[in-house]
Amino acid sequence: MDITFDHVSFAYQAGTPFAGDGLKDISTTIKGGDYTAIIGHTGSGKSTLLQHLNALLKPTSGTVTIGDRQITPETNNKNLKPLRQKVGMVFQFAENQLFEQTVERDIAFGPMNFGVPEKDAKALAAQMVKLVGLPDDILQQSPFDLSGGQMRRVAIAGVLAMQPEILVLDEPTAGLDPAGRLEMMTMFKKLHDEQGLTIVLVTHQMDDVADYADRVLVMEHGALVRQGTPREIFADPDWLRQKQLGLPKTTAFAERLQKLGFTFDQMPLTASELADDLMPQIGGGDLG
Ligand SMILES: Nc1ncnc2c1ncn2[C@@H]1O[C@H](COP(=O)(O)OP(=O)(O)OP(=O)(O)O)[C@@H](O)[C@H]1O
Repeated sequence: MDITFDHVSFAYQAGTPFAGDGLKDISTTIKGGDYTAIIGHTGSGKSTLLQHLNALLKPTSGTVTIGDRQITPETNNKNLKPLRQKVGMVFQFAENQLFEQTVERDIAFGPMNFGVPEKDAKALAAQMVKLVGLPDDILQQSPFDLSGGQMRRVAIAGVLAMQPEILVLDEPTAGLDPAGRLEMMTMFKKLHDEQGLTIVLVTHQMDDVADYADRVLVMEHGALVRQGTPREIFADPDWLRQKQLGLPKTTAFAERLQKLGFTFDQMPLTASELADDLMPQIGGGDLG
């Protein structure tokens, strides 16, 4: 399922003296099956864009087409449930939304609310717990007795239990330690590769963009200022610096090596690409 933005603008508090631009004339397509990263400085409009992906916000002008459903300023709020089921949202600090007495009940809550019988919803909960890498015996525990990282996985399992086609992640690793971040990012990669989930990730971590994304959207002041592959986006470090955005660590390191006389046909994004580029220049062989 694709999501297409056609000249979408959005103003907070439209029609009042306090109106402020959230989005300005956005046109792009997020392709079904892709792993798309959205980057941009604080306040650039990333969260506002995400909320258009399942019609939590509707454009002030323009059209968002989600699968076969068109969302325009005139769209009324009825019948949006099927769409909300297809586009699962994991908000920042998703664990704050846990509320049930057991993990099982928390995960089963969404599907039951959509009419899935209790027995099936509990079976789904057991399946989703596995999918997010938690042990079965966690199902009967209180979510509030778990670690922060486990709680976040439970919240993600709750979103996955709705069996969405698209998983939208707003800084899903915020507040986790490096090991927890890597585990979580590996889990999303697996969901993308093995379950075929379309992923839309908002992040400030350029290493994650380089490691996982197929495509990158760069936001600034509510506008989409560039879109392309990670290689295209990270090929222009000066431009990124102007936008107050960083580089993946490997690319930043390669940029420093360039100043020492090393050459790169294209800037390496990952450690293994860097190693392949460097070996011939320092007299080493092919790493294979
Ligand atoms: N509820 C709101 N009411 C009014 N203005 C808002 C509201 N939410 C966001 N804004 C404004 O809209 C603009 C875009 O905000 P948004 O939260 O989408 O940015 P962001 O890129 O997600 O930022 P961050 O990286 O800090 O999460 C900002 O100028 C922000 O102040």
